[in-house]
Amino acid sequence: MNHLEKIVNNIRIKSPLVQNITNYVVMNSTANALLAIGASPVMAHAIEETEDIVTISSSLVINMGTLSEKWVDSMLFATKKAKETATPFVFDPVGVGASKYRTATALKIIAAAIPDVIRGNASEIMVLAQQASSSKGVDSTMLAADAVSGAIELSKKLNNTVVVSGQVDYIITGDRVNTISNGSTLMSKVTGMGCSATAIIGACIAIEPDVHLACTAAMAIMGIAGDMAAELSKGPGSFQVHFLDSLYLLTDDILKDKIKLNV
Ligand SMILES: Nc1ncnc2c1ncn2[C@@H]1O[C@H](COP(=O)(O)OP(=O)(O)O)[C@@H](O)[C@H]1O
Ligand SMILES: Cc1ncsc1CCOP(=O)(O)O
Ligand SMILES: [Mg+2]
Repeated sequence: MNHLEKIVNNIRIKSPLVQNITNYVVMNSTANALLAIGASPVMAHAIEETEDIVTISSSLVINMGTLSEKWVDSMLFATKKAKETATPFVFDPVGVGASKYRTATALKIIAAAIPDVIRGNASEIMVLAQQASSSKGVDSTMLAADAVSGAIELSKKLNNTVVVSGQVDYIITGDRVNTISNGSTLMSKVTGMGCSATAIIGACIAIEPDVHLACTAAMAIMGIAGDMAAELSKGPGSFQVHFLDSLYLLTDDILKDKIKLNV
């Protein structure tokens, strides 16, 4: 069994606790995605419990989809505690560039504690890489390929892993670039697919110390579950149900057979 398949198995065996400070839109769907793949989600954003929850968690997901100042305080406190306890964390800069507040907050979060992983769509990563100054909202207007050179620079500057999602997903750690070409266009017609990708990265970095490999596994899991679900779906509604089932039914053998990976 190769390393990517082992990551899938280990999530099921270890069921890592993944703390999420995430947005109102996707709390339910990302918790369900984590459960379906075998991880154990907890959505906890009160600053009063942040230290306790970070301490018992195996990874932390910070998602700025529906921001307000109290939540930002919790995010900053959580990432500080994550650094102190060597808990890996992934940051989803949802909609960065859509408002001055979002951009300022994303930069504040990254400056306070460098995330082990940043996962965004092409528009979001281009704003963080200073290759664009604004974005339309939470959906990308660019192709992932357009964001690759900026993502490489960003990853080198931060010494971390940057994942650009889209029709093709790019997993970038400095000059190391893996691509995953699984997935379906239906994934862009359901809210929270990017947030689910970020949450599943959370599950993978919780059990795999090679962050580049962990992110590759996570994007393969997302893409293959998307392929499986699309085959059974009539549209976005049934896709959501089949997607959760596909995450649940995904095995190491399915991953090995279906993965479209370029290293
Ligand atoms: N056209 C597409 N074809 C295949 N997979 C896609 C497509 N669009 C999005 N995805 C997948 O959907 C997930 C969310 O990606 P994306 O839409 O870029 O994020 P966001 O929802 O944050 O904008 C990723 O797993 C990505 O691979
Ligand atoms: C629609 C929306 N608005 C604020 S957060 C959010 C969810 C975005 O989720 P995703 O980026 O995964 O589609
Ligand atoms: Mg998103």
